[in-house]
Amino acid sequence: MARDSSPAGPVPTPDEIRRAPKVLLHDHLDGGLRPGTVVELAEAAGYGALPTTDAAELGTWFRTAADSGSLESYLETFAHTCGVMQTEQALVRVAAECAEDLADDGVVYAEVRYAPELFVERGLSLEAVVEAVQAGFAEGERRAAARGRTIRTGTLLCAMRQHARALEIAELAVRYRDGGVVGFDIAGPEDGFPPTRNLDAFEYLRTSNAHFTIHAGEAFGLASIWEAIQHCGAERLGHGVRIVDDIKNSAGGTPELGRLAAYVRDRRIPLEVCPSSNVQTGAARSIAEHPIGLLASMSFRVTVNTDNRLMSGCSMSSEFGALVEAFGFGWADLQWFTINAMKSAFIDFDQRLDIINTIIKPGYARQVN
Ligand SMILES: O=c1[nH]cnc2c1ncn2[C@H]1C[C@H](O)[C@@H](CO)O1
Ligand SMILES: [Zn+2]
Repeated sequence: MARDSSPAGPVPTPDEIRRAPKVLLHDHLDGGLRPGTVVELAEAAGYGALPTTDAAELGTWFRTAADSGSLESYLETFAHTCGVMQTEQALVRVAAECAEDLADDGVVYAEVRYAPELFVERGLSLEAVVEAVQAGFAEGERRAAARGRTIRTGTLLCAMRQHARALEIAELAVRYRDGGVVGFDIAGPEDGFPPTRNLDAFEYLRTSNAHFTIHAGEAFGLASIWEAIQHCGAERLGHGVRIVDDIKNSAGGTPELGRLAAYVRDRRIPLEVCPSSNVQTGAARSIAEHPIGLLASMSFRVTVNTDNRLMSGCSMSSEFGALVEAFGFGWADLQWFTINAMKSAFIDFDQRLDIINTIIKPGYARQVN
């Protein structure tokens, strides 16, 4: 049962894609700084470890260093962004600019994630970190609105898999769930750190009726996805692209779903797919060979995301653009990805529906019909 994704009508242009309403569920706050902001914050904080203090060169450095073929070396680049995000002022600025940049790119709803435990090196409490980030997003939403761009943001708190603070961070997420935190995630190295190491956190979240996603199926395969869903109870999968390992003939012929792949598809478990990031970490060979084409054609609940805009030099619009070019996706596909994402967001159902009906559908109506 394949989804018909043959492009009906004109090919979306980069400009039209930028203007279309988009929804982003997987974007890291510490992976999306403007290069110039990294330079300025480093100077203000006396952070002397940047490879260069020229903003353009630094942007190139991040992209090149992240283009490493492995998740572990890709993650090393975050030492510099986290290094300059250790004060309330810096966190407010980074979050405000994040909201502004996403709004300028036509993103109307975004869930942005970060790990509070990475910003306490200079004495901030976890609570102070969360409050500074929320204040920054509120400020960024206001500035965007003043320029006529409406964006709504929510945050996800990550715990780092290699640390042992998941329960503490899950409790923090629940404490701030009425203050803009909409969910929880675990991030960091996947190989050697299975999601079940954090079962206590996930049990706590489930008994608290709280939402969470799990990075799984990026740098490790089916076992990681299976644990995330069947042991931990993840509602969505961060990346999840290795689910193709459970699809026979995925490279050609008639694809056949294994039991786990069928479960993920049939339960409509959202995949937070991040094409450019996957190419950089080696999870996919190229955009053209990325499993998103197969997964979309088989009606998995695919969403398109940026992961780390600084490290990939990308935006929601450029990810959509690259997919249009590689797979021939048309407007109906872009609307489908966007509605998939909005349906999968961690805010209330009535609010999701409202954004779909009042912003997304009207925003695509001209092109799709
Ligand atoms: O794609 C990713 N996989 C696993 N961890 C990631 C990825 N992108 C960023 N991170 C890590 C590095 C950040 O410091 C952390 C929290 O945002 O999450
Ligand atoms: Zn990620």
